[in-house]
Amino acid sequence: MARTLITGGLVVTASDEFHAEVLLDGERIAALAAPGSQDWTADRVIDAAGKYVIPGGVDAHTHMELPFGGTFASDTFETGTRAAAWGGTTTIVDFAVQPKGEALRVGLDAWHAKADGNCAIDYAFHMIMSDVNESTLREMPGLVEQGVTSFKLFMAYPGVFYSDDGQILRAMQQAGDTGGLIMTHAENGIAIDVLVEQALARGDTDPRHHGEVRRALLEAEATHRAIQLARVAEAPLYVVHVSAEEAVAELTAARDQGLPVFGETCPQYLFLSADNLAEPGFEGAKYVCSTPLRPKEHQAALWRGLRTDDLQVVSTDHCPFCFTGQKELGRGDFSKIPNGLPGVENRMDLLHQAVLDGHISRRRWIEIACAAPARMFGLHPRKGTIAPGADADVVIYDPHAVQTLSAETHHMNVDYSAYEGRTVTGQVETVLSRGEVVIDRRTYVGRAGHGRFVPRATFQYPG
Ligand SMILES: NC(=O)NCCC(=O)O
Ligand SMILES: [Zn+2]
Ligand SMILES: [Zn+2]
Repeated sequence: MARTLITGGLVVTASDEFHAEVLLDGERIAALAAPGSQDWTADRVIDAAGKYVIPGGVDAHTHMELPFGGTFASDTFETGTRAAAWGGTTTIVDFAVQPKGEALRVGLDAWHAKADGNCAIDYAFHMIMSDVNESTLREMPGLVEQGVTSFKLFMAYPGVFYSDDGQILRAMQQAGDTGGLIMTHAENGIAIDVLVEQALARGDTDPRHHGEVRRALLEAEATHRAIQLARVAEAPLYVVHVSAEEAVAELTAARDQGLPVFGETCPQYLFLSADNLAEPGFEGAKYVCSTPLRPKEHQAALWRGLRTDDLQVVSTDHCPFCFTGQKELGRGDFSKIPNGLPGVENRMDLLHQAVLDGHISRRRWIEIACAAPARMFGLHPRKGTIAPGADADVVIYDPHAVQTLSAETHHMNVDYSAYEGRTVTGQVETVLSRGEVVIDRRTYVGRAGHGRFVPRATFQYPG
């Protein structure tokens, strides 16, 4: 087994920062030691002087090849995991989709088939339940045993992925009994569909109306409802892609009562806003996702939530659709624009910029992007930290490199960047996944098929 020694860098984890040499033995981190204190030999030495040595990112929310609105998210597992590696992410948790009317197993098998042999980095799955019934409820414990330990339920998208309150409650009860974690897309989809219809009837068809009809109050209401249902079921709850200040307030109030309620936000809600949805012509379609981008004023509450631990995780909700041919499906009717933004490659860099901008500390960067998602989703202690015994998923990060984000240079399979022209300081230099170099000083040297399915443990967040 090859041994790799990383010297000269500043190791940054969620809990500590210290200069150390890091010894990797095969697929695992073997040891850390004070610089110069050991006589370690290795097959390869990586000089990280002046750089950070950080855990590989854990992106707990991606949608490779998601079917949506008559098309498919444009990144495959091959292109999407390669782009993730470029951005310093070494594990993704993607959402397998239950086809409506079929078994969960059918969806999970399909997702395994898409990912198997194609991934550059490790991957795991959540399960989207589009049809909660006696039979799918019975399947849940079997999935948990196979390492698919979280289930997403949609309070939005009636007729597609939507579950009603009774279905959500039953899934929460079942999850609570088996150690599964329920994740909710919290928006009142029934009310939103009424507002969509009214907007279109008025002739309000542009992308910006997508943001206007998906009212912040309807995100807050659904968040509140999901929390109460979880209380009744005595189950923990994780709310995905939180964007509204009022929804953060619901989570904060619940957590202040000591409830096991958790929340995630995404870079697009921290760095973009409803102003992007209102860009001239049809440009706003590039920014259509749900929950929607909010007016800028909401961002302060999201940053505060990340600092106070009322929000625990930043994931990307990476769900790319090309502008040409895909987002264009909604010209003249915003409700037909496929929902989702690209971002799996940009998350670690944008959050590093947030460190420089004073929103979060360096350790908090690693906590929300690596450690917390690993703990929340049963990947800890293998993923999300730099410690003996952990997987050798390590990023050498140059905190001084300046880069301009652009579709010209990114590696995601999508024809635009949501952050086009934005300059950030900090860039991934070298990436190792289970001890294998995947990015070598900004050259891709990985391979499709290196990445393995990681069965996850049940929910184990310490609170
Ligand atoms: N978020 C989004 O707009 N698309 C992906 C599906 C989802 O997460 O709801
Ligand atoms: Zn969602
Ligand atoms: Zn999503």
